[in-house]
Amino acid sequence: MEIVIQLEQVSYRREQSEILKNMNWTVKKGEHWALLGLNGSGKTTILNLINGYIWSTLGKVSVLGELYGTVDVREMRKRIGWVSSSLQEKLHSNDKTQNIIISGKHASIGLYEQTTDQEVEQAFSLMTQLGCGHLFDRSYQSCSQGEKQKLLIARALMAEPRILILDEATNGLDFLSRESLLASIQQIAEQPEAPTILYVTHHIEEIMPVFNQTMMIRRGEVFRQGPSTQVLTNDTLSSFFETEIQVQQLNNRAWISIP
Ligand SMILES: Nc1ncnc2c1ncn2[C@@H]1O[C@H](COP(=O)(O)OP(=O)(O)OP(=O)(O)O)[C@@H](O)[C@H]1O
Repeated sequence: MEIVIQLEQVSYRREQSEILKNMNWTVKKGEHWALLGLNGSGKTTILNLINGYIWSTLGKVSVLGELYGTVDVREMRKRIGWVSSSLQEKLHSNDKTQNIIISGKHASIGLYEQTTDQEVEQAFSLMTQLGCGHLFDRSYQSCSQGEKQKLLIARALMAEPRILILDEATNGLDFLSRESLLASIQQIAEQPEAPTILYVTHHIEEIMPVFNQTMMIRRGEVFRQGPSTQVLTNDTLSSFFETEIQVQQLNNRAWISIP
């Protein structure tokens, strides 16, 4: 079984505080993971370790079979797509939607190279796949928040990454836009050549059926990890949130409430 990400006894300390504590995590090919944790629990720190923006204080981090510390992390980053809300602000808003997507191939902000017909076709095909083909040739700034998120996912996919990180992808979306985006993510993940997806969220109902594994992080530690159906239960979620939680399964998703 091919291992995509491995964290072995990883700790990360800054000043006096231990931000991640003895974390063990293995992501295998064919799995898609949801990362669940309250604000400040350590999710972004884990993503920064995987992208090689920070180094663990203790333990080993391997990504796509490469042990960090022995590889060029800039090369690794080309194989990892990371979609976060901070990216949205950095892009040039006057650019055409397809150029925003094609710029993902060069990992650049703005497009400085001549695009080929093949790249334009690929961008259009990704837009269609994400249900936003009608946005072709529009300016990025004229698109809604939900549409922009789909374009950013298409942009990340343009580089054909092996790992796709979706970091709070539904922030600021209304109910319908959110459901539309989640359906697109589910479709992408179902494709045989899909990258391994890490889906970071605060919202349990966003854990689509394709996210077959869930890691719950609390105060810098793995609280529980494993198959989503085994982890997203009344008992586990109640002790995770330290309050009584009731889970209802609807369309293969877990919806929670406080009884
Ligand atoms: N460089 C640093 N120096 C000191 N503390 C840090 C540093 N980086 C992160 N932290 C702290 O580590 C904890 C985990 O932060 P992190 O950003 O990983 O959380 P998160 O789970 O992504 O939170 P959120 O959901 O709010 O984005 C926080 O308390 C944060 O303040």
